[in-house]
Amino acid sequence: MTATGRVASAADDAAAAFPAAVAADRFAARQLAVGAAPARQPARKRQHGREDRDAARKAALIQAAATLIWLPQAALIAWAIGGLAHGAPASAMLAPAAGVLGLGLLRAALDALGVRQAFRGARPTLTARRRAACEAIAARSPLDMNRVASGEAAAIVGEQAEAVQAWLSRFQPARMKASIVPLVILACVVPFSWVAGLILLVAAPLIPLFMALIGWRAKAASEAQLVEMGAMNAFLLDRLRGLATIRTLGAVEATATRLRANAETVRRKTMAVLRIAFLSSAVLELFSALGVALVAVYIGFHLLGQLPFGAWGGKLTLAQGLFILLLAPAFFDPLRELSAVWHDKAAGEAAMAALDRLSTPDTAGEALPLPGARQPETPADAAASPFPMGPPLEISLPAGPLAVAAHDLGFRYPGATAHALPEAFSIDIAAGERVALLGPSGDGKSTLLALLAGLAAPQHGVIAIGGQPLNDANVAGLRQRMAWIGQQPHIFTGALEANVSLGRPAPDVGASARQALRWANLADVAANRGGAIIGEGGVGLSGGEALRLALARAAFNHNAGLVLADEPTAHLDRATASAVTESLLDLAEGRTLIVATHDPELAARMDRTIRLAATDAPEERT
Ligand SMILES: Nc1ncnc2c1ncn2[C@@H]1O[C@H](COP(=O)(O)OP(=O)(O)OP(=O)(O)O)[C@@H](O)[C@H]1O
Repeated sequence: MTATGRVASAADDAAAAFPAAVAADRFAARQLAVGAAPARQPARKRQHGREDRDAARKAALIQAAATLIWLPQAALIAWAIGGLAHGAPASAMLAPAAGVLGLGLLRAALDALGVRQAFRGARPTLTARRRAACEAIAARSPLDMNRVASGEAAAIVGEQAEAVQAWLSRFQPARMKASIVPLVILACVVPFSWVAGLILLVAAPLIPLFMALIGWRAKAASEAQLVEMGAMNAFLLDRLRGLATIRTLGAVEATATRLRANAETVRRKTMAVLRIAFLSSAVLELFSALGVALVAVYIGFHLLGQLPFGAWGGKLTLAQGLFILLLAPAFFDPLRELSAVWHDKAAGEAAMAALDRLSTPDTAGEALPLPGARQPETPADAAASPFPMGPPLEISLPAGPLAVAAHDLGFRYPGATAHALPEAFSIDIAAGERVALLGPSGDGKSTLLALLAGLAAPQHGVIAIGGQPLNDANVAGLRQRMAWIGQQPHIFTGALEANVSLGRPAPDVGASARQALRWANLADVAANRGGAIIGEGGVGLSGGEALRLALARAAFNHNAGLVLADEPTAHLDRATASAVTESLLDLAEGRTLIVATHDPELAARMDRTIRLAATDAPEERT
């Protein structure tokens, strides 16, 4: 892909990330407009964090209380059966049965309440993490080659992040239950029998010990699985996009082999995670079964008089023995539950780490930030901030064509040794002027257009659009006054009209989109399709039609005072190129037009040409 193509598709990627990018832009604008907001943020952040933790603790306590209701239930059952054994009538069972039933209902209600609160408490945390990750992705320039692959980002933010919800909503309550319930049960058992208490006490710590040992491996295995899964998604999405190239160049078999190898690695890593999950369950079941069996054996033989010790010098009654027997499995239940969610913890922590990786700003200086985009500091900041949708910062620019001035520009892509633009490059374009940028391939024409569109910031020099400096504060507002026509416009899956409006506001979106389609001579194509959906990547449109669609997108924005076009006639036959040239000139009426081109016929129709060459000074002609 040529550099121009990369810029074009990168710009279109920015459009794909439209909601997140707009959100980030708007947030940045609001932050700047409301000067006091950043100062208020830390206090709000702390409060949110405290509220989240309090809500989670409350939910966990409610669930622990629900579990403890089993104690009076067990006491009632043991007391009733003990009474029966001592000859009490069956009618004496009614009161304890009603008690057990009533307590059971209360327990179910408390449990449901606790689970609901835990879920509700975890959701905002996950949402904040997701938002921080999306904002960090949207804060990278679409020209940034080091941006995370789209497939990987989609897999992490869309799918893997859900593991965080399961971890936060289930692990904390399980941990709380595991730390409260066994102790309370032990405190109830020991006054009756120190031997039963001792058996429980010895069996219990073995479980967390083994869980911790297994947990280390589980986290590493989950992380490895998520990384592999993200890489496979990224590979798959990339190759699906380039399916035509792969097919036509006969690379199907090689791609399928690589995909098979990737899938095999994912399978192995998934099996490793499952093996650890099964192993941890087996260890736990073994120890809890042993613990319950030992208590049962002791109580049984004690009641038979074979083991007459362990009840503080006396002998347990049937009711006391039954009570201890009923409590023994309940003693291990919270530990078993903790083990069941142990895997959630490993998967949740791995997903959280993946989200953090996406939202951590690039400290190695290899990132190319998108000017004006909000740079999220931490996910907690994202949680504390108001939802960043709102009106964009209004920019006071007169309607009509916009002048463009750039002075002493210098720009180097991250990691590149050479500058992408001629040294200390300057241009002055009057409002309403039509200018062609000429120069050999790789001289920086697309890069210059991208800098003027505010898709990246020059390392030195200044740009002014309509007399306003292009900076973080007003880049979002200025972009709304520009129209961009990429060389390889990205066509989204959807109707032609939706592809023209791209969700942008207009008084009557449908009518404006249809008008733009008519203007771009696409009305017949739209009529022939009958509102049908255009396939992914523009399948169903010819190259010329795709370009006319890009022109329609530009024409949709009536506010645009500056049109930036990147090689609009490249790869077109002469007749189509002439038609596109005429449309472009029509679009430029009452606007400023800057077009990067290798087409001499298009350049000849401009008022002036500017040559980008490292050695020559910009050359002009009228
Ligand atoms: N996103 C990018 N990341 C890193 N380097 C880039 C990127 N885009 C372009 N370049 C490099 O910057 C230089 C200028 O590229 P640019 O696309 O601006 O040239 P161009 O004059 O538009 O070329 P063409 O006429 O072929 O479209 C080239 O050396 C190119 O390899």
